[in-house]
Parts: sequence; structure tokens; C-alpha cells
Amino acid sequence: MKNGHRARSEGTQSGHGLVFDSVTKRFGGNVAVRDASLSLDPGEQVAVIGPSGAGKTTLLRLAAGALRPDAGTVTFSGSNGAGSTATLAYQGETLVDRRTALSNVLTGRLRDLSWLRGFIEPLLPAHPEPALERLDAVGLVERADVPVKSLSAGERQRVAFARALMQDAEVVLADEPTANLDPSSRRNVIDVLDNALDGELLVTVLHDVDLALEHFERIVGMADGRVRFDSPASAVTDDQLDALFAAGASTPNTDTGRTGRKREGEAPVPRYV
Ligand SMILES: Nc1ncnc2c1ncn2[C@@H]1O[C@H](COP(=O)(O)OP(=O)(O)OP(=O)(O)O)[C@@H](O)[C@H]1O
Repeated sequence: MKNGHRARSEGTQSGHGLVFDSVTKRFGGNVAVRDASLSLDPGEQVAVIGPSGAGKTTLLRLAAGALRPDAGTVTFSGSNGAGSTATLAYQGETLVDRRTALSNVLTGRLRDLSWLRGFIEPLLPAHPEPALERLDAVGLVERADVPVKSLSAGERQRVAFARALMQDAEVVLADEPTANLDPSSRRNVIDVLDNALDGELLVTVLHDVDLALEHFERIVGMADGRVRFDSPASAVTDDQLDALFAAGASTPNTDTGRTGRKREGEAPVPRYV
């Protein structure tokens, strides 16, 4: 990813991309995202880091259109034209354990009709080829017929990513795709993400700062709802990181370390949105 072979290739200057313009999102009296402005280009791979409660997940949910900002705007302009948001994928559900990897990936086509899946699925035509292609892209085509409950945590993550790819979205949003994985599996999942992408914008929330710095070209640091920095990984300094996590530590609901898990006893839940 850090080779940046696809990064910033087209650019928002061409009119394409995901743009947060002075976005604020509140939950009651709690300001989850404050006056955030970001311009993310097609083909970029961006890691969002910061302490617990910083607003990272809220930022992704705003990007997915699952939340509306209280102030400011979030716009996505895809290759189909300015102002299009239709290509943003939302896929927050977990995998269905008893179903095979292939079946789980096939349901990615149903997008936001998730509540209809139970009714529609039996009627789906048997065209597994696109789903098999996605499973191949994440290195799991041989395991297509295995129920996901029999897969390892890393393999399940790869199935979830293949399912997200089935939506043919121009933006893929991943919330902690490496949660609950050991360090080598984390790297493997990030490498798989990188190899499977084909020009999509990837925005990933990562708790593992070292992994983010190692694998992503662009890093957005958030704390206390604010974007504290937005810079190439190579330019992120230890002082910036210390300040980022110190800022989080001074706010309520912030008991995580730089590379640590979330609250004690509460594992982060990985999601693709
Ligand atoms: N649906 C919600 N209702 C009320 N408050 C919320 C909701 N979602 C998020 N918040 C609050 O908004 C703030 C930002 O939450 P968010 O989940 O975006 O942070 P985060 O950086 O993703 O944290 P973590 O790393 O722990 O997942 C927190 O104070 C959180 O409690």
C-alpha cells in the first residue's frame, strides 16, 4: 500500500472523491465529530487512527451515509458523475456462521436490502462466478463451500472483505478489519485488502498504529472528535502520536493505548461498511 501505486491517481481536482466539509455530528450533548474537513481521492488507501471515542467509527458511518451530519456536508462523487452517492457501500452486518463462505459473499450483492435477504436469497439465480472471483481475490476460493463458522478469524475477515467487494462500490470503508487477529494475521489481512482492491478508495479505521504506519500511505489522526492531523505516514512523528493519544486520554471514554484493545473485556467489532 505504501508504494502508493494507486494513491492520489485521479484526485478530487478531477471532481471525483469523498469530501467532508466542516462536518459536525452530535449524539445528544456529545460531539462525536467536530468540524472535520477531509478530501479523499479515488484509489487512495487511508488509515484513520486515534484513541477510543475519537470519532473514527462515526466518521466512517457518515461516509457510508448511515448517519447525517448536524452541520457541514459529506459528498461522494464517483465515476458516474458529480454528486453520486450510490456507489458507497454499507455492509455492517456480521457473517452468517452456518452458511458457506460463498453464500455469505453472494449476499453482498443485496446491498442495503439486508432485511429482505431471508426472503430473497432462496430466489437468487445460481451465478456464483462473481462471488468466486472475489473469494479468489482474497485467496479463499478453495474454501468457498466451507461454513464460515469453520474458518479462522483471519479467513472470516477475508470473507467479509470479499462480500464488501461484491457491492462493486467505489469506496470501501472498513472498521477495524484486523480486530481480534494475531500480528501476522493482521498483516496478512491488510496485504489481502491491498491486493484485492482495484482502484477503490479504501478508508480503514485501525487501532494498531504501527500497522497503519507500516502499510498505509496516508494517515488521518483523530482525537476528541477532531481531525488532528492528515499526512503521509512517512511524515507522522512520535510527538504527533503522543499528542494524539494524550488528547484522547484527557477525554472521557478513552481507556485504550496506542496499539491496544478497546475497553477491558470489550473486543472491537470488525465491520465493513
Ligand atoms: N449511536 C451513538 N449514540 C450515542 N453516542 C454515540 C453513538 N455512536 C458514537 N457515540 C459517541 O460518540 C463518540 C465517538 O464514538 P466513535 O465510536 O465514533 O469513536 P471511535 O473513535 O470509533 O472509538 P473506538 O475506537 O472506541 O471504536 C463517543 O463518545 C461515543 O460514545
